[in-house]
Amino acid sequence: MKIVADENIPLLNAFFQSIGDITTYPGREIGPEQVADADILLVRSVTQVNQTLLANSSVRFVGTCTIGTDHIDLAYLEEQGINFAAAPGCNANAVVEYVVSVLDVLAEQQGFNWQDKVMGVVGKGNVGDRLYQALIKLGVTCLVNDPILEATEENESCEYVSLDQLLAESDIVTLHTPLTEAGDYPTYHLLDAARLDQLKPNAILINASRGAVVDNQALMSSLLAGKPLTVALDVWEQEPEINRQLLPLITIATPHIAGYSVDGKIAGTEMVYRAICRAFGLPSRVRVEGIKPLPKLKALSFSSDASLEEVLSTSIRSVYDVRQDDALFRNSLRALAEDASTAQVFDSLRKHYRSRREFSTVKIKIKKCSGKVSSALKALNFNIVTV
Ligand SMILES: NC(=O)c1ccc[n+]([C@@H]2O[C@H](COP(=O)([O-])OP(=O)(O)OC[C@H]3O[C@@H](n4cnc5c(N)ncnc54)[C@H](O)[C@@H]3O)[C@@H](O)[C@H]2O)c1
Ligand SMILES: O=C(O)[C@H](O)[C@H](O)COP(=O)(O)O
Repeated sequence: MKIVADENIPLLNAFFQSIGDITTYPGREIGPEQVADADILLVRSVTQVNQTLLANSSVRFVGTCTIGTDHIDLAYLEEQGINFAAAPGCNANAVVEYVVSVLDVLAEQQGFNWQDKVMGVVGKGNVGDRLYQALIKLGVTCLVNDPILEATEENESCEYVSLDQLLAESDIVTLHTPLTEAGDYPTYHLLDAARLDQLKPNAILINASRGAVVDNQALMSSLLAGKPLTVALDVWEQEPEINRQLLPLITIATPHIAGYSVDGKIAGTEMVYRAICRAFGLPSRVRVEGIKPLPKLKALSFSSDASLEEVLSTSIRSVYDVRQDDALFRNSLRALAEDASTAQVFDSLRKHYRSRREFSTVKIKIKKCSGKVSSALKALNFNIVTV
């Protein structure tokens, strides 16, 4: 079989070489010519998969090693009988950790305790639900908006509120919806000028979903008009070409790397590999363990005199500190001429992203610490050892 794949999919050979011959391309350069005689197409989020790409191809299976599927014309694939698999939830932990790091950093910068704030979670799917569960365990007051789940869940897993109520009452609003333009609850420009106006003064807005869930032009106008808002954007409209004028108004700016843990990326490859094996009736023998030694993190240890805040903040930062990504992004863009395209920098930072691990991969030794400390660490998925 012939496999055409985005070169940024990790462990391509280890997983797929027994299935077929692999040819790789930069994701944005995969076009009709590249896929013409392919059986399997493996992409990440930057390749638009639709009729234009596939009409004259022999592709029978499309796999995206990502959570998001807004780059795929799912209706077209179904109509053509082309098999499809995504990787739901593969990097959800990493996004939760990005949000937690944003909270930790802003709390220090602005002098508040994020656990005392009211959090508004919009979209309670793989990412939103994991975030919600962690926050609830930490005792944080959460408002959740997800009209689709609210209408379909037999036993509601939380008390849902309208988006209007959530925006009016939350100190921190974090977006975790897919990008959709149709249906009863489309999310394209879900936060438009009017909705941005509904945010509380001094609210914090975090977007790690898809750029166009927030109207970036309206956000810029609102910030320029002096609306007191703190904004963390991981995703931008028109990526990789971002609005350079918006950047200085954003407190934490990153190039769509919230989900970029090495664990999450590999999980994405593995999920698609298993789906292909199922679809083609092949044995799925490859296991992540044993393929690649992942970078190990040193164990941390805390004793009874460490406060809850100190333990949490040190633990979070030792694994992931979003300021590193923010600084790299801003510095790389600063080196560009004012009117130069941001595409190359944006894509290059993502392509050469470091091997970031997840909270669960660090061992935290705690000695005579309070039950509160250990439950808070557990809520965030840290691996605790009591000594
Ligand atoms: N920044 C990153 O690196 C990164 C990484 C992973 C995922 N993502 C993005 O994060 C988003 C969430 O991912 P997920 O895995 O949780 O998706 P998911 O499909 O599991 O969950 C999305 C949830 O949003 C809800 N929803 C849909 N429309 C809504 C609306 N109008 N209002 C409120 N809720 C609505 C759905 O009912 C669902 O429960 C997606 O856009 C995904 O592409 C970004
Ligand atoms: O949808 C996802 O899984 C995430 O947004 C993911 O981080 C996208 O990464 P990319 O495919 O652009 O490398």
